[in-house]
Amino acid sequence: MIVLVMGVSGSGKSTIGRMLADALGAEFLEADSFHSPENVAKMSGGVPLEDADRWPWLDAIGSAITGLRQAGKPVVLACSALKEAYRRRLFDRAGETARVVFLSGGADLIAARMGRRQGHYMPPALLPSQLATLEPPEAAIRVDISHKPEEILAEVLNGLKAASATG
Ligand SMILES: Nc1ncnc2c1ncn2[C@@H]1O[C@H](COP(=O)(O)OP(=O)(O)O)[C@@H](O)[C@H]1O
Ligand SMILES: O=C(O)[C@H](O)[C@@H](O)[C@H](O)[C@H](O)COP(=O)(O)O
Repeated sequence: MIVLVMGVSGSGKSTIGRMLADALGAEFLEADSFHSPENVAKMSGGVPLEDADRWPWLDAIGSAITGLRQAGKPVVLACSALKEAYRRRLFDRAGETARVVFLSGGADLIAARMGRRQGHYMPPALLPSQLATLEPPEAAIRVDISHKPEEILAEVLNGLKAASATG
């Protein structure tokens, strides 16, 4: 099983993704840690990434997923995966479709959370470009991020159960 926890910067991917991986006994992959130093420098400097910056990053994550799947491990990936083409690129190599969890919320709430977050390179000033780039996924477990993390986790677990029941 592969679960993608996606959404713009500051939407809660790392927080919810870790909790979900623990709950499912799955390996947790944090897409942020696959960025090149150049990508991190760009974003830290307030410049949004372009497609050309993202393809090698997505491919590195895709390879990590393939390795874990070949070892038979369930995987939870926390990744912005803003566009449909990025989501396809991530999972093509693994040859499996991922269940998608979409963390959805308003710009003001996300900006406030980014503003409070400590020790992260991503400046809140990049939120508008993240939101402009976002293509909301069609088939996804969509959760409202204004709820508490524990409530979101319960909602996601229910959504995954329902999705497995219907195939
Ligand atoms: N449901 C939530 N309620 C309150 N704060 C949250 C919630 N989810 C995440 N946060 C906080 O918001 C900030 C952004 O969350 P984070 O998981 O780092 O997002 P992302 O990985 O999508 O950038 C963090 O400081 C985190 O502790
Ligand atoms: O594709 C992108 O523009 C980036 O990957 C971006 O979406 C991602 O969100 C950053 O790496 C910041 O990390 P956080 O999402 O953890 O803030």
